[in-house]
Amino acid sequence: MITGGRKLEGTLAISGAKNAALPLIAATLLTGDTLELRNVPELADVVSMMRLVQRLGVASTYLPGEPGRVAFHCQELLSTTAPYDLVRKMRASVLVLGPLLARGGEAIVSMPGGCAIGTRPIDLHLSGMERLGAIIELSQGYVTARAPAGGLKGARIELTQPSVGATENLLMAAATAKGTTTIIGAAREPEIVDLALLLSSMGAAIEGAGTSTITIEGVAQLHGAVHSIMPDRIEAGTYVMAAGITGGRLHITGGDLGLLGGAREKLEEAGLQFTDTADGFAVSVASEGLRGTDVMTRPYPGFPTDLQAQFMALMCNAEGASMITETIFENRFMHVPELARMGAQITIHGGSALVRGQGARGTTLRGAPVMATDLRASVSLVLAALAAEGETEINRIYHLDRGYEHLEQKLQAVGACVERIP
Ligand SMILES: CC(=O)N[C@H]1[C@@H](OP(=O)(O)OP(=O)(O)OC[C@H]2O[C@@H](n3ccc(=O)[nH]c3=O)[C@H](O)[C@@H]2O)O[C@H](CO)[C@@H](O)[C@@H]1O
Ligand SMILES: C=C(OP(=O)(O)O)C(=O)O
Repeated sequence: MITGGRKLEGTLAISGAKNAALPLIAATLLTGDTLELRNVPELADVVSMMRLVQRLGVASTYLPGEPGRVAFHCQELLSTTAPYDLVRKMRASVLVLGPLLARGGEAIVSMPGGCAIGTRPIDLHLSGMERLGAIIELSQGYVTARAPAGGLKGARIELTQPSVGATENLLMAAATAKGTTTIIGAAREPEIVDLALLLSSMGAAIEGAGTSTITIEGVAQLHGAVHSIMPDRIEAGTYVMAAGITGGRLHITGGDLGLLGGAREKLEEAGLQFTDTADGFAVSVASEGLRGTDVMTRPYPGFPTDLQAQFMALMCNAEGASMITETIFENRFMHVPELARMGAQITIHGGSALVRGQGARGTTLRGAPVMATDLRASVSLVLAALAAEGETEINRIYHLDRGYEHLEQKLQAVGACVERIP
């Protein structure tokens, strides 16, 4: 339940990144030594991933001293099967495929299926594993992948799309494959770099992470390491827009402005201004106010699809029109009808949404009961509600718990009137 109309002011700390934590937890299957991860965020998806790797043989213990410090130990694999009941909860479960194949020679993983934002096939993960020598069979909703006698072999793999998940799965599979693997057309997201950093500190030989060509020299085995998970750039971008839509000013700590990539430029074009600080950055709205700005989602360093819904909410309060084009997922406009319930004027034209911003005349967003449909759609409703006149009741907020650590506490601390109704 959110009562809108308050400017957000104060300091807000960014948590560890969900999209880095998930592959990093999958990577704990790769070694028999202890692996310590720090800055692990408390999120529903992290719990789901920890449950899955636990089923496969990973013991995990929260360590004292600081929150989010977890020791993982996988003495031996107890199973090579990722069952439907655990995989269906979270698509990123498919990231255990590469590690299981590398360490156990076999992976039987439930097909993750589509989700609210699109069909989300895994063909690139599978064809990449085949290039490394795996034999793949699909049967009864499961992928069975078997490494050849003698293990996976390095290969040249061309990805026809820069898939984040496929790049991560292949990095983990290739780390201990025999010989050299080259991934051409790799995804360049910062979370790929974080995974490569962890694997390198475990003994892997990886070059080019963060560029579209990654080379991996297979090593015989990986060992333990200590690694701190990178800050969540999508969470940071979301709170930047919370400051923007309420006309407030936030000091974002632990978040790195550089990680926003091309999104920073678009946010500036839309009227936000940033200043670097010793431990992060500050954001506020420039004196001219928010301006309608066109955006097209692209792989990193382009504007991230995971910030598209939030940007759309922001543009509802800008002066002038914005054309927002989604190119990564085919069905990522579920927030549009819900924002419309709050008075937003948005029309969809194929993969683009035309937002008629109302900024110059003050917000026309009004509180209403709305429904969360997926993680980022949900948070776009939170942003709209923070700026709207009156009360907004957002239902099905379990989606938010997948990716926003302590959302209501963080917002309350900077002046929002938000309450979780049990
Ligand atoms: C846990 C995690 O990190 N999730 C992120 C990851 O998802 P995820 O790794 O699933 O996204 P991908 O980069 O793989 O998907 C990008 C595009 O490639 C297509 N595709 C992907 C794989 C494949 O085998 N075949 C294929 O056609 C997808 O349908 C989509 O259209 O990157 C997305 C794109 O930045 C983000 O929105 C997600 O938040
Ligand atoms: C789409 C997202 O996540 P996932 O890939 O885990 O579904 C997201 O974080 O916005």
